[in-house]
Amino acid sequence: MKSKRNVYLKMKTLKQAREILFERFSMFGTLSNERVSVPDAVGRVLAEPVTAKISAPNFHAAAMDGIAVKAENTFGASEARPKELIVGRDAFYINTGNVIPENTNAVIMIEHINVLDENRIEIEAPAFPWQYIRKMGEDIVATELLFPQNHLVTPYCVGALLSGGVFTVSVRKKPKLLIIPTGSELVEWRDTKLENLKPGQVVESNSFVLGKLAEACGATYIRHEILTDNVEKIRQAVDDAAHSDFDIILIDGGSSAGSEDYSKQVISDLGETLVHGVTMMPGKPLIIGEIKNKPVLGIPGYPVSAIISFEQFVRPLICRALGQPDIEPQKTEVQPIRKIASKLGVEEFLRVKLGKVGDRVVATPLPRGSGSITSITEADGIIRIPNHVEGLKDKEPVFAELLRPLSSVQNTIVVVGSHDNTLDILADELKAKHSNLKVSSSHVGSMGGLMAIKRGVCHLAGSHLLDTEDGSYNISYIRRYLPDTKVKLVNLVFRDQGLIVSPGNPKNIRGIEDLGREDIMFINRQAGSGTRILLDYRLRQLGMDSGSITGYENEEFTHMSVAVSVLSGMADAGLGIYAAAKALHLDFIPVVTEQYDLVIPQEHFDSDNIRILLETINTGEFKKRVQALGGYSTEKTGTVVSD
Ligand SMILES: Nc1nc2c(c(=O)[nH]1)N[C@H]1C(S)=C(S)[C@@H](COP(=O)(O)OP(=O)(O)OC[C@H]3O[C@@H](n4cnc5c(N)ncnc54)[C@H](O)[C@@H]3O)O[C@H]1N2
Ligand code: MOO
Repeated sequence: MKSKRNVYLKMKTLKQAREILFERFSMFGTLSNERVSVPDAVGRVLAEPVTAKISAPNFHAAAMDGIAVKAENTFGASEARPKELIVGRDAFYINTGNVIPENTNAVIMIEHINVLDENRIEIEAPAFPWQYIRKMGEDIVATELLFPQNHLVTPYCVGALLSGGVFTVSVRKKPKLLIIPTGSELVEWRDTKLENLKPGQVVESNSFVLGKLAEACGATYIRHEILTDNVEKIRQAVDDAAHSDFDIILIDGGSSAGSEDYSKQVISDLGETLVHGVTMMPGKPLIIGEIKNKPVLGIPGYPVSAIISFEQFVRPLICRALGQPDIEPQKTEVQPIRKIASKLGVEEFLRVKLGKVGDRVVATPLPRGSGSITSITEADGIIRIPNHVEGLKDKEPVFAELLRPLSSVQNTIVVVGSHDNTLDILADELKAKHSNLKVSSSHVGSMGGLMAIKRGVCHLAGSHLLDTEDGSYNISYIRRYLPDTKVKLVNLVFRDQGLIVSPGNPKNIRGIEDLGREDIMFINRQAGSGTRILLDYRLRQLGMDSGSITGYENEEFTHMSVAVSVLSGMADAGLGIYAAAKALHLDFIPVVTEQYDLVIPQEHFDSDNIRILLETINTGEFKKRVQALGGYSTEKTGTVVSD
């Protein structure tokens, strides 16, 4: 039986929804405790205050290798009048950490004594009382408080606890989560043979992401097997979980308004739905419910929605249960590279790449779709655009929450411009030899790259802009669009551009001239991209009208997405690089060999990071890997084409 379509209850703001959740489940103190050994307590939270059972040191101990003496016996010793001491009577050989012999109260370092013979030594300076002795209780005094309750045990703490004679501690039990992935399209990665994966099937990943996030903040999780969109089965699983020892139940997927979205129905049937729908994006359809006094959350199925929902709702709940403060992300001021519109009335979590260009940190937005997991794996930070704001202005700094340390952001080479697969190889080669360096590239087409240089928001741009007058690349565009910016042009590669067609070229496409055929659906690149300029140039050369090409107005932003359009059958042909065709086992009809250069502003050219990048481009390893892609020539790679 299909469910009635869910209609969201009145949507709550993120703030309201969090308040509802935390008020209803003030779980603090309700978790039971368990006793664990001290080494096993690392990462756990103390349930009780811990006091030292013994002092440390537990006796007066020598702090240096040497001789133990009674300080008073050494007074008056000097270089001019050294003092002689009898071993075994006035002086006792001792090593660091040994118990101080009775009737001694100072240690003289071995290098400060003259050995006269087996029984006699000489000193040339007096010792003061308690010199080089670690007194009993100097570090820890028995009965003193080592750590209060709710203290998070770190590896350092293990040292203090064991030294203080504490070998086991009582810690808060880890909150136990059950994560139930739901969706008839989902398949288990363990049982999946990639060659058998059918269209419509999706490898289940969210439960592991959520589980690992839960573990990282001190909880433990059990993963339920995947449930198909069967309301009875989901209800049964949630009911069973509510009656067992789970502290928090997450139903993943099926949270929104589809005909097979059952999370809300199940929660309402078994308990109470407190919130359905939060004015945030990603994560809008989130459900907060209560069954048998337990929090049950309907987590939206899109991967980024699931992550943001976890971080905004589940993690704080776990932290509260453990008596820990919420994890507050570090923030830094950033400048968006362009205007970014956002929907009024929704708090958006915009994922951004960050890099320090000049004296500011620039933020490049990543794809905004909640289904794009790479929009969060690639992100260095998140800009939160509040409900009442319609978007970001390009010149106005805003704060970004950091997902990586600021030091990594500062060591990021920001590349904006045309897309080429060799940039990935460059990023990998750089990282292999310089682990602190990162390349962040955004693909906005060659013209977009030049504009980014003009606005000073990148370190370099990849460009392949053909001058249709004289056949040169990039130089005339730089003169025209960057008249006031001094740049260097360094060749990255020469590459084959051509028509990407289905395997076996079933439509027998021979070249650009065939694109006007009625039976051919074309997929174009966006205006301003070098590939688009190349196409328009060839069309003019051939006297063809772009209006005669079916699909001319359909645009993609990268070579790979053009290739994907052909692979999926949405298009019969698209202009792109050989490497993209090869990667997807498609056929390729060469059209032209073109020059792909790096445009580097002079102000960055001499920086250490760019120097390392240029050295990397010139290595044999880089060139070999580029050649292995096919369709590339590295003859001029790394040479300065124009100053
Ligand atoms: N008519 C409407 N449609 C949708 C709305 C809406 O308000 N009205 N909301 C959209 C938003 S926003 C989101 S977010 C999604 C979330 O919906 P569900 O929670 O019902 O998620 P599903 O439809 O089950 O899945 C969405 C998507 O994610 C994939 N998925 C699901 N679970 C997993 C998993 N465990 N591992 C990996 N991937 C998973 C699933 O295959 C789908 O592709 O709804 C919009 N629709
Ligand atoms: O909330 Mo959904 O997560 O916007 O895509």
